[in-house]
Amino acid sequence: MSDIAVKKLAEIINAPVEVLLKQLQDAGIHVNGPDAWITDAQKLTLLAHIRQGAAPVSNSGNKITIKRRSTSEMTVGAGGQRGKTVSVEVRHKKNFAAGAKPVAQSTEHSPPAAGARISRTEELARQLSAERQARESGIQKETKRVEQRQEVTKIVPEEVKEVPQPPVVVEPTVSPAIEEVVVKEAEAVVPPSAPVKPVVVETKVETPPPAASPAPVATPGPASVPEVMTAAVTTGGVEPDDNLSAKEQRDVVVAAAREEAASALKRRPSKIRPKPTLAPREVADSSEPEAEKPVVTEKYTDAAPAEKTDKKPVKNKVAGRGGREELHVPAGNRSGKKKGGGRRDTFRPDPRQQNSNANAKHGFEKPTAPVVKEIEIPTTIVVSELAQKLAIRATDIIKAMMKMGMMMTINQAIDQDTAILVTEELGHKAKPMQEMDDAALLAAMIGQNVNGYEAKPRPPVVTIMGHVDHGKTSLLDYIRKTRVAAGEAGGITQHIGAYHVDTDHGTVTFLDTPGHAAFTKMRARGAQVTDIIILIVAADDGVMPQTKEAIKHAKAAGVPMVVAINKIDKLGADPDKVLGELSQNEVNTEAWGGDVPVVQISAKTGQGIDALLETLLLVAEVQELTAPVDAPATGNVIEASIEKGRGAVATVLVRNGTLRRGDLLLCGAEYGRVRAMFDEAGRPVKEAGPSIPVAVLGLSAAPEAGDEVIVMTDERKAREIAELRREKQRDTRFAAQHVSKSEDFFTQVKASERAQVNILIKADVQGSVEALRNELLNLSTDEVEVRVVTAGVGGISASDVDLASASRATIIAFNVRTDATARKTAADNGVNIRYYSIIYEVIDDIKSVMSGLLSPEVREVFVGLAEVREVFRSSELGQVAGCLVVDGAMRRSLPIRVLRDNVVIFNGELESLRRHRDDVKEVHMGTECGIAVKDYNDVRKGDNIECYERVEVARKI
Ligand SMILES: Nc1nc2c(ncn2[C@@H]2O[C@H](COP(=O)(O)OP(=O)(O)OP(=O)(O)O)[C@@H](O)[C@H]2O)c(=O)[nH]1
Repeated sequence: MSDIAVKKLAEIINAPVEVLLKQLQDAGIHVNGPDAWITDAQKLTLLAHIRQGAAPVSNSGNKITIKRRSTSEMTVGAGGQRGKTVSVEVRHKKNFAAGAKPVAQSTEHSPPAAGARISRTEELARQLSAERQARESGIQKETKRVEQRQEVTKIVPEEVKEVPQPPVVVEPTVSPAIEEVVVKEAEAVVPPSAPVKPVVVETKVETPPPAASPAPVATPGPASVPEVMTAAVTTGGVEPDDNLSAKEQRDVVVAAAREEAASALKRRPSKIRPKPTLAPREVADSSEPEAEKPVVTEKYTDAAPAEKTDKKPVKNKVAGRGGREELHVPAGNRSGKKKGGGRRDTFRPDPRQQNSNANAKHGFEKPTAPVVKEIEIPTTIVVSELAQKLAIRATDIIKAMMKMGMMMTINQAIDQDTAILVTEELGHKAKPMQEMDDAALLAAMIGQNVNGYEAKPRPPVVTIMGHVDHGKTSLLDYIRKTRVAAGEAGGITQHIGAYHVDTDHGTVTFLDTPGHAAFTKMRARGAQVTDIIILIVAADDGVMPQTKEAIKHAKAAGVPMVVAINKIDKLGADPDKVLGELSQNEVNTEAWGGDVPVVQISAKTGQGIDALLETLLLVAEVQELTAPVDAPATGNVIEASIEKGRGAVATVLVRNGTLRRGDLLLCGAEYGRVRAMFDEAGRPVKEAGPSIPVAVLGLSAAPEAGDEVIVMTDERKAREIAELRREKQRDTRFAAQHVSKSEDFFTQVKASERAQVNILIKADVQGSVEALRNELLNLSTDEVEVRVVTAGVGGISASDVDLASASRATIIAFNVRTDATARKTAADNGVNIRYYSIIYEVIDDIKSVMSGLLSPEVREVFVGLAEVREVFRSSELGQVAGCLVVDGAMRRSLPIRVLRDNVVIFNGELESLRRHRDDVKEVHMGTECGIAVKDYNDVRKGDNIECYERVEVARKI
């Protein structure tokens, strides 16, 4: 040390010179002024003086601040949760008036003096002790609350919890009497800018005021909330920023906590799931819009509601059990019904809320009137499907069908007609479904086939129609110059034949249709493909039933007619009469002023045939018949059969385009490539143009007469369509069988007594098969039923015989024969095979078979009548009537009736017939006799006794 000027010393210690001078003076060092020098010894004296109790020199000169800071650690935790170590830093400041007593103690203590320093120090110690107690109490409270919050914030994942926690700074509110003054030395010890400043979450702690608390003094300082003690709780990953305000820092912490909580929810959904029972309460209790509430570690506070309201945007508070506030997930994730676990990203309304809404008004209204449904019905439909369409129970449909005499089950298919009937019976409306099926597809394809090709004139297709034996075949025969009629079995055409005839006047194609009623169906088909109809009427016979039918067909088809009055060569020919009858049947002939041409011909002599052909071509000309020639062919099947060695043979009438060998044909449900073609004379041909009939070989099976024919290019498509059609046919057949079987059930009682004639039909062509089947089925009566087991084209095979044997059927072989094996099988099994060439004979034979099965008719034949004249009593016979035979004879063996006033009062038999005490067998008219009636004792005078006989009479069908 060395001497130094007072001024310089004041500069060094940063104190006013005047103060230093005064201190020196107090220390007993006398100096002359600021420029005076003081020695090192004087300096020591001054220091000793200061150490003895004098306050250090301060700028204010009247205040002393004691500041202390202590840091401690405590572990908090609740329940089974792992404890958490929290650093607690306590900062303590105490202000004293320098050189004077503290404000609070001013009344108790004397002004500061060197002698009073000890008592002042003791006072300070007491104050510090009280404040420590208050502080510790505050810390305890705070610890408790942290524990409570730990419970509430259980959903915060452990990872979050385990993040090192910054110290919790508990800054107790000091007594207002103590004023904080920061001295330079203290600031040097506790710099304001600590390297890591804890982020503070405000928590209000009510600090009890010290007992000796003096009058409050406004507390200055940076805390914006004066009475709030701050406790810092930091979350991992959040770096405090000194530049942020406390509120901003709080927001950062809140946001971080929310993110952590949300990610924790995703990671551990089962653990963070709120208790389901809380959900309704949450919804009910919360007045805040939950959808906007983010995840946040909630702040436990006793602050006023107004403060809560201010913090809404960052809080999601819902009262939990015991009024505790709980951590919440956003409304979208917080349905309160997370029984299935997992997270839910979308909002699901509380079902109870939905229910409550739904309960406001239920959706069902009782219909005021019966609902009439309008449905479309396909070709076949299963009962259950129909019920579904009508929205009724299947049992209702079954019941309705039972009432209609059909018994069905839920899984059975019914045909379209039946389904429509049932639907209408049930009060609904039904119409056949317009199916966009193969037909529509084909129609479109046919259109494509024809379009774009040049149409050229084509020959007319002529159908000859008329009554039986009116000369159709003879006419065709004459035109073709061949004797077809002579070769025909029984003189009746059995199937449709198509013939293409070149005449001097041009080419004409004839369809020869049979005249028998059994072929109506085929004739109708013929009318559909024909351009002109020749209505042939025998001049000697006139208009007959089939003539009328032909007229109907022609009119229905809209096909022009040409009337040919045949057999004009015959003696009884009366063409005028025929014209009159035609007029009556709405055929307005030219001869009678109409537009229908009439030609009188003789198929026998050829008279008028040329005129007929001329007329036909004239009519065709008027019609301007054209067709594309180069297009792929379309047409119709006229007839089809299966021939030995040739397979399926179909007579096809080409209507458009040209049919060639090798073409892929689709005929109804059959398809195949044209292997070979033949004309009507059996000559092979390579192609056939419009209106030309050809016999086609190569189909998979015999199609149905009338089937549409189309040439296809895609074999796969042809096969698909064919299969589709077959399926449809099967369904229809199956449905029809079910209905008929069900009908059988209801007539079973009758049917048990009803005889059956089982028949298996085999014929040469499909047309004959159909005709036979229809005719024979129509023979069925109430007592004898004709059942066609099966019907088909071709010869009789062993399998046919087996089937007939199994079903106890008679085989009708129409224009077909039996092979050797089948013959042997038939002989072995006793199967009856009958061969026919004429349909009438088949029908007659079956009728006689049916008649044989009929039980004979029992008729009552009158034998005699006796009049009762007297009534006697006999000990031996009881009552005996004395009678006179007035008519016929009375015979003892025959039954009798007792009549009174012509009313039968007893039916029985005779016990005895006597004549003069003798038993006789018979008593004739005009003879008296005694009659005892068996088991009857009430015969009176005036009654009549009639004797009759029961006779069995064989019946015929
Ligand atoms: N006199 C005479 N007889 C005829 C004439 N046309 C046909 N007949 C005879 O009448 C009979 C029946 O002739 P069809 O040609 O078989 O008669 P259809 O109409 O073909 O008979 P179905 O094939 O049974 O429908 C035959 O015996 C013919 O000889 C004719 O113009 N004059």
